Amino acid sequence: MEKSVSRFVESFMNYVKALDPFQSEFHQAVHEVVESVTPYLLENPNYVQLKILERLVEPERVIQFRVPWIDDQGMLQVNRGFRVEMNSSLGPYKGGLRFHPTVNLSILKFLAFEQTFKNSLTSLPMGAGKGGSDFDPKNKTDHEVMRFCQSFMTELQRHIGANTDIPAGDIGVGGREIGYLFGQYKRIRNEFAGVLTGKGLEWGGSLIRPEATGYGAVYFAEEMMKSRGESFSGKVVTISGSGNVAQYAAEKVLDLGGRVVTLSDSSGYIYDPAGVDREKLDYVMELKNIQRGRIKEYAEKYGCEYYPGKRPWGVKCDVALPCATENEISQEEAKALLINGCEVVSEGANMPCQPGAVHEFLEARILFAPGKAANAGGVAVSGLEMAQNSMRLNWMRDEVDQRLHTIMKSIHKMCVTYGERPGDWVNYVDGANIAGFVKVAKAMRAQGNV
Ligand SMILES: NC(=O)C1=CN([C@@H]2O[C@H](COP(=O)(O)OP(=O)(O)OC[C@H]3O[C@@H](n4cnc5c(N)ncnc54)[C@H](O)[C@@H]3O)[C@@H](O)[C@H]2O)C=CC1
Ligand SMILES: O=C(O)CCC(=O)C(=O)O
Repeated sequence: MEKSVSRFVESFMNYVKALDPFQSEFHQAVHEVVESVTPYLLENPNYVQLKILERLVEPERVIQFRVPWIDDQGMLQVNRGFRVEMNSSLGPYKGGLRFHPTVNLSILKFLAFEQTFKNSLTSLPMGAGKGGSDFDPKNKTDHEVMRFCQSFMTELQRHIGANTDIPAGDIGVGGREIGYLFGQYKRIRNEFAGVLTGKGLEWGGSLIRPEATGYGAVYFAEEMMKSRGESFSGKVVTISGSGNVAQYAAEKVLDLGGRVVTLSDSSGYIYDPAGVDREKLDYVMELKNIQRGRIKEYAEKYGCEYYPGKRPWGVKCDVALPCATENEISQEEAKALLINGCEVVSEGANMPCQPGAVHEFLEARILFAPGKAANAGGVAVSGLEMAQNSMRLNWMRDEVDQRLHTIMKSIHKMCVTYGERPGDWVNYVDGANIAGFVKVAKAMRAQGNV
C-alpha cells in the first residue's frame, strides 16, 4: 500500500509540475493534500476515474487584468490584478483578496486551492476563490489606496456578484480597502449587494468578522489542547505578524489566560517577556490599523527587545501561532521550537510552515493544526455575513461568536474523524485534507463532468 501511495503521489505531482513548472507554492499546497488523500482515493477508485484531483488543480477560471491608477504626484502607475475562481461545487466562489508585492499566480493558486478544502470544512455553502494584486499599500496615502481600489474594482466588478463570487480581505486588504472596493462596485452596478465580506458594521458587515480568523485559530488550538487535558491558562505563546489575524489571536489568548510574548512584522519581531497585555494590544491595534507604523515602535514605547530581520521561533514557548505569511517557519525553526518545549502549533496564516517544519511537528506528535482547519473561522464568519445580508438583518455579537465557536469545534471533530491514528494520536493534516476533500469530491461527482 505504502509503495502504491508514493507512486501515485509522485506521478500526480509530475503531472501538476509539467502543467505549470514555475508555481512552487502551488505545488507545495497540492503535494500536501495529495499525500493525505491518496489512500482514500485508492480505496475509492471511482474518484480516480472521474479525475477529481485533475479537476481540483485546474481553476474553473483565472482572470488577469491591468490596474492603472494615478499616484499623488500625478504619475500613472500600472499593477496587475487577478481573480482565481477555483471551485464552485459547494457554492459561489469565496475567498480573500491580497495586495502585496509578492502576489503572482502561484501564490494565488495555492491560496485558492487551500480555500477549496477550508470552505468545505466550514460546512457552509461556499466554493473557493482568491485574488489580489502586486500593489503594495505600504507607504501609500489613503488617496492612492482609494484610487487603486477603484481602478481594481472597475474591472473586477464584471466578474463577481453576491451569488457568483464574493471576495473579502487578506494580507494588505482590511476594512479600509473593502470600503473603497465596495463603494466602487455600488457606483458602477447601482446595487447595494452582499458582494464583499468584511464590510463595515454600518453598511452590511457582521460583528466578529474582524476577530474571526484569530479567535478561530485559538478556539481550534483550545480544542486540541482539551484532548490532552490542557488549556491556555498560564501558557507562554509566541505569535508572528501584527495584522488582523495576529491581533485577534492575541486578544483571545489573553481572554483565555495565556501570555503572548512576541509579535512581528516583515521587518522583525518584538520580545516582551512580561507579556502583551490588553493596554499594549490596544496600542498595537492603533499603531497597525490607524497609524500604519512598524512593530519596532512597540519596543521603543515599552522598553523591550526588538530583533530586526528575524522571526520569533527561537523564543521559548508552549504554543506557537504563526499569523503572518506563508513559509515563515523553516525545518530548522521547527526543530528549535520543539527543543524549546513547544507542544502546540496552530496556523493562523495560510501555509506558514514549510514542508520540513510540518514533518518535524508530525514526527514529534505535537498538536499541530494546519491552516485550512485552524484559520477557517475567518471565511466561516464571512459565510455568516453572507447569510445575514441575504436575510437583511444583523445578528448580535454573542450569537455570531457562538456560531463561530461551534463551527471551529465541528471542524476539529471532522479532523479527528479522518485523522485519528493508532497510539491515541490525531494527524490533523490528514484529517483536514481528507474531510475537506470528501465533501467536494461528492459534490463534483453529483454535478457531472464539469
Ligand atoms: N484576514 C483573514 O481573515 C484571513 C487571513 N489569513 C491568512 O493570515 C495571514 C495574515 O493575514 P492578515 O492578518 O489578514 O493580513 P494583514 O495584512 O492584516 O497582516 C499581515 C501581517 O503579516 C506580516 N507580514 C506580511 N508579509 C510578511 C513577510 N514576508 N514576513 C514577515 N511578516 C510578514 C505583516 O507585517 C503583518 O503583520 C495570511 O497568511 C493570510 O492569508 C487566513 C485566513 C483568513
Ligand atoms: O473571508 C473570506 O472570504 C476570505 C478568507 C480568506 O481569504 C482565507 O480564508 O484565507
